[in-house]
Amino acid sequence: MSSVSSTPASKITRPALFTPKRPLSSLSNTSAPQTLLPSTHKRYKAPVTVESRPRNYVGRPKPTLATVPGTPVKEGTDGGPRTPGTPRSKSRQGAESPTLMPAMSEMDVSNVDPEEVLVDSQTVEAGDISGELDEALLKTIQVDHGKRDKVMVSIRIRPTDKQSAWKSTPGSNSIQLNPAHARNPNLMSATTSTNSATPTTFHFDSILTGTPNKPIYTTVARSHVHAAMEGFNAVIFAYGQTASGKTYTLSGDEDEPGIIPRAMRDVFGYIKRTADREYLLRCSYLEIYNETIHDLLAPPGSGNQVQIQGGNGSEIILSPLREEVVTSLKGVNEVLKRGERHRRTACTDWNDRSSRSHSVFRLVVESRERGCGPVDETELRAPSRSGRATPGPGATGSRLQAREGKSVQTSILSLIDLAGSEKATSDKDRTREGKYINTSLLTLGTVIGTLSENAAKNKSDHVPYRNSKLTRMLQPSLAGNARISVICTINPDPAAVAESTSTLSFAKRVKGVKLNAQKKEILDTDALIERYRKEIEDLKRRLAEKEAVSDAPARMRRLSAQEKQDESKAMKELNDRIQQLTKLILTSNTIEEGGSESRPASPVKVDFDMSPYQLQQELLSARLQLETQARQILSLEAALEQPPVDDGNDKIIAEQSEKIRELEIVTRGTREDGGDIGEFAETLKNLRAEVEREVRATVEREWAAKVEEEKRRREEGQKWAEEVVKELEKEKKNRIKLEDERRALAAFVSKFDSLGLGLTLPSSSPSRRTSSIIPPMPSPRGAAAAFAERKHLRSLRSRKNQLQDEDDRLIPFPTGDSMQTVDSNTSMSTATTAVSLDTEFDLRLSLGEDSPFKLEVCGGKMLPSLLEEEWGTMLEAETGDVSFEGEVRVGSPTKTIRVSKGLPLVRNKENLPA
Ligand SMILES: Nc1ncnc2c1ncn2[C@@H]1O[C@H](COP(=O)(O)OP(=O)(O)OP(=O)(O)O)[C@@H](O)[C@H]1O
Repeated sequence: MSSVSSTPASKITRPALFTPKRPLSSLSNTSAPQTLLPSTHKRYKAPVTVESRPRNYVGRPKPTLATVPGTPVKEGTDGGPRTPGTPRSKSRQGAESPTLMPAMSEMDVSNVDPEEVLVDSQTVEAGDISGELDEALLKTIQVDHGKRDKVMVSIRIRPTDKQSAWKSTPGSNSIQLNPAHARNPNLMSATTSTNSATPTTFHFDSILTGTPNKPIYTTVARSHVHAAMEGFNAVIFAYGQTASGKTYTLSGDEDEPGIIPRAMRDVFGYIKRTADREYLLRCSYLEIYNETIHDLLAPPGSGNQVQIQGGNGSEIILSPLREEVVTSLKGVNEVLKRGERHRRTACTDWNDRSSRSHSVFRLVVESRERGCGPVDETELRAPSRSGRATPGPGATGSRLQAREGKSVQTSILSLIDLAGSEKATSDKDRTREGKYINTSLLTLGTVIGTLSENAAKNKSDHVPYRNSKLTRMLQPSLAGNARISVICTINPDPAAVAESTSTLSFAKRVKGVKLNAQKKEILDTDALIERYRKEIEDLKRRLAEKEAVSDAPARMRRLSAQEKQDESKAMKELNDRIQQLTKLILTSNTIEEGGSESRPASPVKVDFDMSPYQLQQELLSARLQLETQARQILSLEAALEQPPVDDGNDKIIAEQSEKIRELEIVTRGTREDGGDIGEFAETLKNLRAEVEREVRATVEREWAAKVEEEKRRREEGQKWAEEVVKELEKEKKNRIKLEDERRALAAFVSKFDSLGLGLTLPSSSPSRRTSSIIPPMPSPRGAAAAFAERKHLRSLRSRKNQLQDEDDRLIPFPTGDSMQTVDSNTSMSTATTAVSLDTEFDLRLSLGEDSPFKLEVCGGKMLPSLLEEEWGTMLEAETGDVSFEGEVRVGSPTKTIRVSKGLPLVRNKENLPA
């Protein structure tokens, strides 16, 4: 038996080889044996497009667009029907139709207040959800595959009017190759079976057959759509050989809507049932054609190429990508139709309308608890022509804001219709496209294989995501942060066994990929500040406790040096954390008047799926938040009653904050010049981290220097104390030694005298005393006598010096003869300042027989009262001029005399000691 590829292209009569025939509804039972049906394929074959449709209509007539099978095109709506209910306001005109929309870039669209386009249980209308809920069927689905940590893999076998090469055992979820076909040598090379003699068997989460799409949606997609509504990223994609039914499964037709329209209906059903939340829904539609990403919603004439930018792997940025806010199912359908009209399809040898690209429909779901902020309910329910407003492209950039401490959940639901793998066709262009398709599918297979092997063997081998646009775009999801459901479609025709087996092998590998999807929640500034404030309070309390404990001396004595060090380290860490949080709260203090400079107020995650325009909007709202935050901080500080810490670190922090601010300005400059927003956010993050490191390092350096200085001082003090002790010891020893010597000498002298060996007394005669020729002769007790004499001489000299001192002090004499007469009028003023006219004074003189002084009164009279008493009538004092004559001998060493004029006193040189 020959396979399709073995037939020369020229000889192909081009029947739609694997196209099933309608009606196929009888095949809806997944466990029912396959029934062959008459061919009805022409019913849903679309008009054939001969080549890939060019997108640029500018300057030439608009081509007749092929419609996706089953896509309803209403009369008079050619070129894009207006979504019913779309308001005709100027700002939303662009939503009406791509052909009516003015050529404008994404940056031109004005922003729409997200609060006005929220969807909740009250805004969803019956028409949005009718026909989707089949509760009876839902009850039969027990397993929620969307919550597993593995990819959910299902197989859909397309109906065929020929004999099926595959059979599935009811309830076993396994698929087996008919043994007759297993012997096909073409198959043997492709099969993954270890035993080629037996039919290949594969096990998956579900094996689905038949035409109806409803059970397919319920089984393979519903749980994932719900996961997206709950805040998890979710990806559903169809993989399989060309014409195996991927587009039919995802898009379906008018009679049998596929997963995408059903998912959108289910989204509104979910919102209707979830009364406590409100939602902001945005959708985008793109395709990857020949390794280039095109925005299917971009207005004609504007550039529609999308780049994958920045991102660190866990997040990617698709830019510029148009996102449109939708508030009703009609709005979504309008967007879908518009996107599908722009998809590239073409007739191939196997499929009249083959997808020539991978298409990705994304729904960004943002939600928060209801009751946040003053939403005007009456406005939301105000009847328009459709009952609601469906803003168009003007809504690009709208983001739901977290409010009143409540978080916003953000998730993305991606519904992907991959192009089918195919062999070379008879058409050159199709072959070229096929090469791109096959290469990217091959890369997807390699990536899946590596991920699966890494998970199985606990390895972390390099995953070549960047080898194709498809895998690069799917990187965050494939890396684990999404719930993934894969529908592998196979053609049961015996001629396609090799391709089907290859598809099943891929499906088997996908099952090995591990997932760990996380909810993404964004907190508002209030909640963050409140969280920081609580943490600061808690830290301060812990710090106070530690300080109280460390102050207890008894305890400290018991702690080892290491424990003390640990304790102070822990305290320092607490302090650092407080500083860090305080700094985070105080960030908005640096916002300048008018808010011209802004920076992230809090570590709110940046969404890397945002376009530059959206980021600009984000920055704008962040700026407003920061201003609010600045006011909140003031009241927060007052509430904390915390005086600002002034330990020098504040200065460093202020300097570093200033530095950040400057760098932000510089970075913004770069951004406005066309720089990369991702890099901008990354740079800011790095700078912040760098500054924190720097502050920490500076503080540590300062403390280390202080500790070193203290250590050095202590060491010096200790050395000094040791030296003093040593000196004292030495002094003490010396004293003891001297004392011993003195005692020994005294004993010796005493002994010497007692033996009669003392020296003879020296002669008092000057000649003998000064003689150095005659040595002193020893005599009994001579030594003691010699000591006594020397002692006497010392006392005499000392007395002489004393007298000399008194002499100099009391009465300085003029030089002159031994007996000098002094004119009292002059001498008194010059001889002594102690005596003056009419002045009483005490004259203390030690004038004995041997006194070196004598008192001579000349030319005057002493007052009789005094003189009589002391010296009798020896002198007669006259009042008036004082003039004494004659010699007065003073009988008492101390006399008090009263003079009227002067008292000359002269030195008696004769009595002065030698
Ligand atoms: N389960 C099904 N029941 C009825 N018709 C089906 C089913 N699956 C596919 N078809 C029909 O088979 C034809 C090819 O299907 P479809 O275009 O979905 O294949 P495909 O895998 O998307 O192909 P390609 O990769 O070339 O785009 C279509 O006419 C479609 O209506």
